[in-house]
Amino acid sequence: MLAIHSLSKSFDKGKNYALENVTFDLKEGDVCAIVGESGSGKTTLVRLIAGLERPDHGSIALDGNIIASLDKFVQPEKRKIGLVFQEYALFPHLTILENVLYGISKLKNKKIRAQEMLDLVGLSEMGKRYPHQLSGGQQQRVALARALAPEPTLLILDEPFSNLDAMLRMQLRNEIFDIIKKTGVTVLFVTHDTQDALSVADEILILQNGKVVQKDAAANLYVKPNTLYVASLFGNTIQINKNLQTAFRCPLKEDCCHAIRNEKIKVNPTAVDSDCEYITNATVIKKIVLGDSIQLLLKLETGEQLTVMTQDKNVADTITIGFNSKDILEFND
Ligand SMILES: Nc1ncnc2c1ncn2[C@@H]1O[C@H](COP(=O)(O)OP(=O)(O)OP(=O)(O)O)[C@@H](O)[C@H]1O
Repeated sequence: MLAIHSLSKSFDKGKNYALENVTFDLKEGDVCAIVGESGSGKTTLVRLIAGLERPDHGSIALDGNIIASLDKFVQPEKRKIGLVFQEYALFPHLTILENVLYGISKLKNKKIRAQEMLDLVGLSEMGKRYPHQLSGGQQQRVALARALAPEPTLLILDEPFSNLDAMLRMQLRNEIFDIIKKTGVTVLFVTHDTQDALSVADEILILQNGKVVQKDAAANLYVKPNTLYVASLFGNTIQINKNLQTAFRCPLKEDCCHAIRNEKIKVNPTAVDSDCEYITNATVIKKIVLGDSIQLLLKLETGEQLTVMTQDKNVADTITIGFNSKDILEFND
């Protein structure tokens, strides 16, 4: 339903590309998260799809119709794309109901539709209030109601929860995606928070320096990341360089890059953990208590430093650490 082909965008006449040769498809009803570090091109990609920027190369098609290419450009308001941004972007001088009505002024049953949307987002009684009389979470639900009112083909959410504190963020994320899934609309969801992406998305598209490095089901990205960058986005990961291979006595293939997730490194593995094939000694340099667990900064005999987690509050100053070969991640980069 969304087909992006060879999409590129430069803001400095081709010296640097904010987005380069991006190709991917979305099926109807998919919820796809776009993840990547700051500056990787997430916002540029959704602005191109929404029609807020023009591509330098490539094309975007929605429901089989080209909406942007070198010789075609459909205006944003004609694209049937709903947008929800980080800043709620509600009109402060309009009531909540008027805000939702704004995008559907030409619709016959607009008042009924707007009220339905407020019911859907759980704000039935708030129609007469003004945005400043609502909490941040409620304002974001109004923004969602307004975006859904014209029945968009595609809904784009760009960092919609960034302005909210951690507790509210998780609650609102779950509420908003419960609402979205009821409507069956196809969603592109930009986030830098991999927990958000893993919690709600069917698929995740990873951008790095404007390029797609992986698009995969959420579960696969953790288990089978394509690159060290992807692995690191989904949890602390250590590259097993030559020094670490020496320390752990685990020679690995020369032409590949290898890594291990910090959480897979066991502290003082016992006979029960005999699955730890590679073991080395380490000196504890620093202990940081993080609630129930303790983060240890370690120095190995080869001079390498790394951090591991343990539940053992009485860990000695010299310890053993180890990991299993099945937990080694291997990449070609
Ligand atoms: N209007 C613009 N003019 C010039 N450069 C821009 C413009 N918009 C984006 N860029 C550049 O394009 C690159 C990608 O930016 P973009 O905002 O798409 O990244 P992002 O992944 O959304 O980052 P963030 O997570 O920080 O929002 C960056 O190098 C940015 O500086």
